[in-house]
Amino acid sequence: MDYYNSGACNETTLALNKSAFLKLRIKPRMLRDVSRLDTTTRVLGKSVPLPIGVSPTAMQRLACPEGEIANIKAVTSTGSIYILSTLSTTSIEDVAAAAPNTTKWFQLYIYKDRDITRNLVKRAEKAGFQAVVLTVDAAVFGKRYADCKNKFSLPPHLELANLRGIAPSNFTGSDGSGLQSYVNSLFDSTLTWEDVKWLQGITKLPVILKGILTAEDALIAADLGIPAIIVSNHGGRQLDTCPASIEALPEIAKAVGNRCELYLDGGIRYGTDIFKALALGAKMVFVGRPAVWGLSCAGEDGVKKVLKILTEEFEQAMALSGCTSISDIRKDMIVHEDEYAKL
Ligand SMILES: Cc1cc2nc3c(=O)[nH]c(=O)nc-3n(C[C@H](O)[C@H](O)[C@H](O)COP(=O)(O)O)c2cc1C
Ligand SMILES: CCCCCCC(=O)C(=O)O
Repeated sequence: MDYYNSGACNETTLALNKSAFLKLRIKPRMLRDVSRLDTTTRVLGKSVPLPIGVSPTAMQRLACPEGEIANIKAVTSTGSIYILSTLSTTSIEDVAAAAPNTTKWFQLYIYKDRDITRNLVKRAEKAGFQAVVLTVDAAVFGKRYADCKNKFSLPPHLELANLRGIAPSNFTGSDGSGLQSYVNSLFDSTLTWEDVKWLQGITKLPVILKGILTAEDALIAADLGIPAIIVSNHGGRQLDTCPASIEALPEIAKAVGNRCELYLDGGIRYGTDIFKALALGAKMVFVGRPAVWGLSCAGEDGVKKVLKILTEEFEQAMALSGCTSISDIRKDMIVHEDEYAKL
């Protein structure tokens, strides 16, 4: 529970991810016949019926026995997108077999040993994953005090299933967070934009970057031909006091225009949050913890319920603001509360 819940250090950004949405107002339009709503979005050239996907979260079998399989099956029922973590407790192949027709992306952490990394990417390709999501905000592990205090360990009945036979596939925390020791000893902290090029060179899949928070980095990504960026601060688990994802989105959208697709995760808890993210330039949002809470409460049905609540709230936000399609949701419908204070 602490592992899922916590953020880095003082958890300022963790809280900000949610509170920043509350500072934004939606300016609704009336009398627009909202009897039919279309929530379809377009992502990497494909039509996706709902702009709400599931972010990669590690070790989902800590939440319920079916873990990643329960989570992806819930996403299958909505037709949306599921992102599988490198550090999953179900293997790439087993997840793919459980949801062959679901749009699946593979989230990548780059190991110092590039053969391990190459192996993961090739297996994701072979199993039918349609994109590689490279997490770029994890050069080193964020300080999560709860995990240090709990000496966070993976229980012996679980393993990091993708690493079986190719790298250490479990960890114990004899001296602080076992996950922190695992990551800091095996993941590559020397990564630069050259490694993004290297990754593009070893896969035919589109490479998406997750964890960009500035216009400057988004422009470098666009120059490298990156087709999409997930604006994210890792759910407030890495650099504390960095901006909320929704605060970073407008400058990135302004800088890249149509050169990269933008998605957002971090703090999405209400349908109105989704509306605001789309208005400010995202084509999709993803949820991390809400799906994990659903898993913990009721497995696949729990995640389905979470996605249903978010979908209904989002549709209600569309209808009550006079929007019948995603393209109706526009930036000029959002006003920061400070603008009202000036009046
Ligand atoms: C328990 C947990 C595990 C996570 N594991 C990963 C991971 O393996 N890879 C990754 O890129 N991000 C990981 N993240 C970050 C999420 O992908 C996502 O950015 C974040 O959860 C979004 O914020 P939200 O939880 O407020 O929706 C994790 C987040 C949580 C809460
Ligand atoms: C941030 C470095 C990797 C952490 C591994 C799992 C994860 O992303 C998370 O717990 O958050």
